[in-house]
Amino acid sequence: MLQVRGLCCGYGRSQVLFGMDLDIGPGEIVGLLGRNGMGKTTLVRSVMGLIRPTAGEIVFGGRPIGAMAPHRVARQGIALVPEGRQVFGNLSVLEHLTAFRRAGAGGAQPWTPERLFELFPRLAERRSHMGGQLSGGEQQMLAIARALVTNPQLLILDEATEGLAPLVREEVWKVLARVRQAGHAMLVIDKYVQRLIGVADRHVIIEKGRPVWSGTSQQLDADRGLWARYLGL
Ligand SMILES: Nc1ncnc2c1ncn2[C@@H]1O[C@H](COP(=O)(O)OP(=O)(O)OP(=O)(O)O)[C@@H](O)[C@H]1O
Repeated sequence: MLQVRGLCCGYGRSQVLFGMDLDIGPGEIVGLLGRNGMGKTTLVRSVMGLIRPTAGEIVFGGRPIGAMAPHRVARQGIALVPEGRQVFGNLSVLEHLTAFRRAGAGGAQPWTPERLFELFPRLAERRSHMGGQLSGGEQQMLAIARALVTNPQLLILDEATEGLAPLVREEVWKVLARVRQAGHAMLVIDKYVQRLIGVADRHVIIEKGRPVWSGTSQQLDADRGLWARYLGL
């Protein structure tokens, strides 16, 4: 469904990705791993149309999206839960969900604000609260709900558990397991390798803007040498 081939991009004269490849099939969950600064967020930004690639291609559902504006990429069926959540301080929880609601491609049971309130009971309780009044964990749940209400085919999560208390982090992993059952493809960037192994089918490790390893959760779990070599764990 998503094919990234030979992708090069960066910021001004500083190149970050040097021929990145990535494939995600329908309903597949892929973990993207690598040390800080290796280019994970940059890859996500280029897929979302927020940075222009200088070479290579990005194809989603058979369509080249590498030159599309971010709103058009979103309309193709890709939703991002960005690093740092980026919820709107002056919109209520319900307003976030109604403003971003989109029908999606059909097929699967659509995510509606009401269905999302079942998935996130805490958000249901706070539906009239402004984004700025929520705790970090609640904002993270809202960022995930806001992405799901667009009914994407591919959901990308960039460090969704970062900076959260352990119990809240566990809630996020539980939500991802539920979302997985709903059949969305996902690209998940996260530092908690063991938990990522529990959710993802396959993993790609990136180093200095290139893929250096890819394999199944079982393979990653069994090879702690990889963790040490590429993840510093
Ligand atoms: N807006 C920017 N302008 C210039 N350089 C940037 C910008 N954003 C990121 N970089 C640089 O690009 C490189 C890759 O950053 P990126 O955020 O993609 O890494 P990452 O793998 O997601 O790591 P992290 O876990 O730290 O977010 C880093 O050297 C970073 O300093």
